[in-house]
Amino acid sequence: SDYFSSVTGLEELLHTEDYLTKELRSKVNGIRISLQQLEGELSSIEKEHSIAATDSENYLTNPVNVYRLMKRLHTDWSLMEGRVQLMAEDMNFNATREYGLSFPSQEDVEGAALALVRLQSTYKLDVAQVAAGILNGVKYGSDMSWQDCFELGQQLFEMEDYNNTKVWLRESMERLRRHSSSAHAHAHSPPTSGPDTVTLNKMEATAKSLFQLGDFDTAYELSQRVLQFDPKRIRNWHLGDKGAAPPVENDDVGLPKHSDSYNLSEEFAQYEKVCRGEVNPTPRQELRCRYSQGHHPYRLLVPLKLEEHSLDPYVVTFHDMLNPQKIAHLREMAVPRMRRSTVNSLPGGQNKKSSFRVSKNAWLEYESHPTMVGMLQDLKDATGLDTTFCEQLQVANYGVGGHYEPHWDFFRDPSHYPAEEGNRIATAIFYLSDVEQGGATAFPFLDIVVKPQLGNVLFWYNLHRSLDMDYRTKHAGCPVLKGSKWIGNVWIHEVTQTFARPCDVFRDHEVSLGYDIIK
Ligand SMILES: O=C(O)CCC(=O)C(=O)O
Ligand SMILES: [Fe+2]
Repeated sequence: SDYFSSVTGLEELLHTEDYLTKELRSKVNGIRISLQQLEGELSSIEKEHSIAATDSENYLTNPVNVYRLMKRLHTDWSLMEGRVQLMAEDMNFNATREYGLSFPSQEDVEGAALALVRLQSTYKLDVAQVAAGILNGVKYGSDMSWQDCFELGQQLFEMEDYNNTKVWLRESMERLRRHSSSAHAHAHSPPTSGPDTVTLNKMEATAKSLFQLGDFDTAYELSQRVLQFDPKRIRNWHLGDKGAAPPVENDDVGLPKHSDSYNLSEEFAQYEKVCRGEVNPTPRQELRCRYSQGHHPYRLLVPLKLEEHSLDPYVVTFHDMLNPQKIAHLREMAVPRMRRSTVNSLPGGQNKKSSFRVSKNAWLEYESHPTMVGMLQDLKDATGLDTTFCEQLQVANYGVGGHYEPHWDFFRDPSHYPAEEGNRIATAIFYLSDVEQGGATAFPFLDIVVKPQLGNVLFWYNLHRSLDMDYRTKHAGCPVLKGSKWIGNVWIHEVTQTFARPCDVFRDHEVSLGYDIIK
């Protein structure tokens, strides 16, 4: 399970289908050969009969013909029967009975559907384009069939996401309409198989439900398609379904909402905007890209490449901090330990899986490999912070549609961190991959969007100098649109930073208090 949350694991599913395809292919090939033989014999018997039909008396006075007729009926036909039965047995194919193969669960299918819809809404993608395998103008995959779109629509319906249900069902019906009219246009092409009865029933049932929910347009569109392929059904509709099962009583009529209130908030809309890169273009005069010697004399020789995103709160990128070989090795170490990511639930509760955070992660001990020790050392040199109290390195991978909705990295409840270490004063994200499209780290309140770039480190302080929480640092991992995103999270705790980051004369936390509400 949990195949949808990251790329690791999806390969297994590809392998499953690869295996099944090969199995079925070899069966189909075997049967094609048997069929061709049968075909040959059958047509020679047919030929015999057409000769006999012209003059049966003449035919039957030929002793050879008589002998062959007898032999055929006595022996050949029962052999033929055996061969047909054998073919049916050969064809016996049960996909799910194959041992040791991985299959996605219902949760996986729902997760994948949710991912598509999330991408579509975050990046304002056109459904028709997505269905055509085009993401932001780049054609990546093959087209979805009308059936694919219909299935997805149904899936969304079951998930009670009615807004998206509508969009996908309509796309599906549009595709079905085009599909059937283009088949008509080509007179030589074989008649298209329209929806089968089961599918027509599903379409009819879905139309009825949508009608009850008040989505008349989509209901109408579906009904039109049903009638196109089975005009007789209109009779039942006119009869008012007297013979059919009584309508299901439903107390909560009206379109229920799938999204909770946060996803409808102004703040969330702002977050999605930042993910799309629609940030305020006013140049910030005080920000620089520059070489920095950090806090270690070695960096006089090999200066850090520093890019400032914001000075207050302090958010910066250090470029080229980790080389591709080390990154590859780090990822290799993490893969066998990857588990679905969780989020902190209410105090006392267990950590939960959530659609709020869709990724997989692994925790690695810094001491277990020199690369990780080096990462901490580099961070220390770059920021001057003491790295005595860090959590283990968290390596995370987001698959397509994977994301982490806006959150703070500090804990609001002191019971969530050890008192002797203090809260998470700073976060450093090592980008362990590039991402083709999407997947940026976004700070919706700061209008900052950082595109993952292999080897870079994004660093910021979560706490004010006064050690109060800085609510302006709310941030998120935007949904990955194309590619696979790998990061390594370092969380540095506050207690040993007294000299590295001393407090000011005045408490400096007031600037951020206004950000602790959801608008
Ligand atoms: O994926 C990202 O860019 C952000 C990740 C993050 O905020 C976290 O893991 O706490
Ligand atoms: Fe975070």
